[in-house]
Amino acid sequence: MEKIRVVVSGAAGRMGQRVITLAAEEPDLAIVGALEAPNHPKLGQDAGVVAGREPLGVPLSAEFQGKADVLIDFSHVSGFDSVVRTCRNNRLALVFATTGITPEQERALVELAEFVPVIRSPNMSLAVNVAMKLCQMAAEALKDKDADVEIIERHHRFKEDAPSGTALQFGNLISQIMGQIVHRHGRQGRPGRRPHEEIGYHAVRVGDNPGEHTIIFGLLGETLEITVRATNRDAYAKGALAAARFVVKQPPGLYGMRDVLGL
Ligand SMILES: NC(=O)C1=CN([C@@H]2O[C@H](COP(=O)(O)OP(=O)(O)OC[C@H]3O[C@@H](n4cnc5c(N)ncnc54)[C@H](OP(=O)(O)O)[C@@H]3O)[C@@H](O)[C@H]2O)C=CC1
Ligand SMILES: O=C(O)C1=N[C@H](C(=O)O)C[C@H](O)C1
Repeated sequence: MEKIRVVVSGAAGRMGQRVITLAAEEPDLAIVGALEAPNHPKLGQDAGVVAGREPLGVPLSAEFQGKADVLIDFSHVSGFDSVVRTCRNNRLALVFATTGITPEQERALVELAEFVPVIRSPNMSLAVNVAMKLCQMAAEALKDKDADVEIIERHHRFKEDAPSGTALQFGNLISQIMGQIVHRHGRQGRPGRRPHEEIGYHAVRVGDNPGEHTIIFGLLGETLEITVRATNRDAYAKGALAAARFVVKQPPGLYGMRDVLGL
């Protein structure tokens, strides 16, 4: 069996370490590259050891050299150009999981997808993607019923972007159906009576929370809430490995986790 050759970007980070650890246990996957920021203090160290397991023989490096099939990126917006360049120059499929990118970077991913297959999703977890489908069902059923939509997300204190990419995707999917035109981030002072045509986002940052989203559909007299909660990061890492297996078989184009999960 030919193994799928995987490069992990953000390899020393919280997600990168879990992706490396879980991929190393899979017989059909081989880690062949581990990328980190050019100034990272652990450059040169073995990626397996950095992830807390036995050595893999793959040192952390700032640039990828060699042959590979797919790059899985859980890094940082500052590494975006380097990720795109690496995939384009080496013809690597891309699983792009980093959040907080700019609209210009979004467009760059669309352009990259003309050359290589790309999966872009702010959340690789099965439960989150099922929750997105449930929210779309709720939005369809409630679109003419005067429902207020608010999204609360909770994450660990180290998270840099807010609201989460996942919260924004929940909001976009819902507003495409219900038609809200304002995306309001928090409230303070005297914003006045809540207008119907907005979605509210509230980002909570606490301790080591690996990620939690609650989507509220508020009616007069009753409330529907859909909550999805990670208890650790492995659902994201497993989703990224499933995405890698899927994307290497696709022609160039932009795909989402729905394509991977058949939702
Ligand atoms: N789609 C999904 O399912 C999920 C997405 N995420 C997203 O993934 C990203 C990473 O999350 P997390 O692992 O918690 O973050 P971490 O900060 O723990 O890890 C990010 C890693 O990327 C490194 N890095 C920074 N700049 C570069 C660069 N230029 N090139 C390569 N690596 C770089 C960081 O190094 P340094 O420490 O030196 O900065 C760090 O080691 C975030 O955007 C997060 O929102 C997270 C979980 C799930
Ligand atoms: O930074 C995180 O941790 C996470 N980020 C993603 C996001 O911004 O949606 C996905 C997940 O919630 C964990």
